[in-house]
Amino acid sequence: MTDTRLRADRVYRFYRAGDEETLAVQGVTLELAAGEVVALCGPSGSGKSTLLACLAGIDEPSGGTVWIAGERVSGRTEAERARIRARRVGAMSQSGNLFGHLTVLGNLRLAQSLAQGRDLPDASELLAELGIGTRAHAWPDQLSGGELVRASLAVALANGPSVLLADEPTGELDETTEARLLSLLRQRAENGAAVLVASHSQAVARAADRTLYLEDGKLA
Ligand SMILES: Nc1ncnc2c1ncn2[C@@H]1O[C@H](COP(=O)(O)OP(=O)(O)OP(=O)(O)O)[C@@H](O)[C@H]1O
Repeated sequence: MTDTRLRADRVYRFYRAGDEETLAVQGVTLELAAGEVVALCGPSGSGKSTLLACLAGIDEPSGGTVWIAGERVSGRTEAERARIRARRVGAMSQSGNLFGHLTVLGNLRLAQSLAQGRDLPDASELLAELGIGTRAHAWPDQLSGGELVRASLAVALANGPSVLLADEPTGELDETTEARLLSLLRQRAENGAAVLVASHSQAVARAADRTLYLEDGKLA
């Protein structure tokens, strides 16, 4: 029996603006097991970020159901979704997921305090592993694009998530740093997480166990 960490059943997400409706995600069904690294590929605008936000419990799908580690995350209040996210989910977004009024280390510590009383990774070690140990006391707006991406990933990993969802984590990185980050994701999967990475990078697809292709909001 596989150890399912993430399950989505017929997830839809529509955006409405006036009379216009965008069908960003259309009936996505998927499952991720502990130990897997899965790449989510697809052209720009195919719905990758929207799908990740629904899977992470950041956004509420217009239809369908999402479970994280067996716990239903869709169809719940924002507060309930936030509680599940804090304990179970690491979500790294393209726009960054750091609070500007906290240092990098402060952001990691906040994520850890919200996760509460579990076996959490050492925040300083996590930053060192991502090659930004010297930026621990920097403010988010003092970071370069590549540093910000890595700091965002460190925050996503700070709660020792069961499910890690990363949106273009290597877009701003050089090849060596990208390889380092991919090996860190692999290591987290080996420790039992399920990892889903939305990316246009061939290196990410090569490093993954399998690839999901999204086109016009549907899995191919
Ligand atoms: N808040 C929003 N309101 C209205 N439409 C939106 C919103 N966010 C995204 N969309 C639309 O939904 C579709 C999917 O967008 P999404 O950002 O999920 O795609 P993506 O595959 O992540 O793109 P990229 O690779 O460029 O990041 C696009 O047509 C986009 O314009």
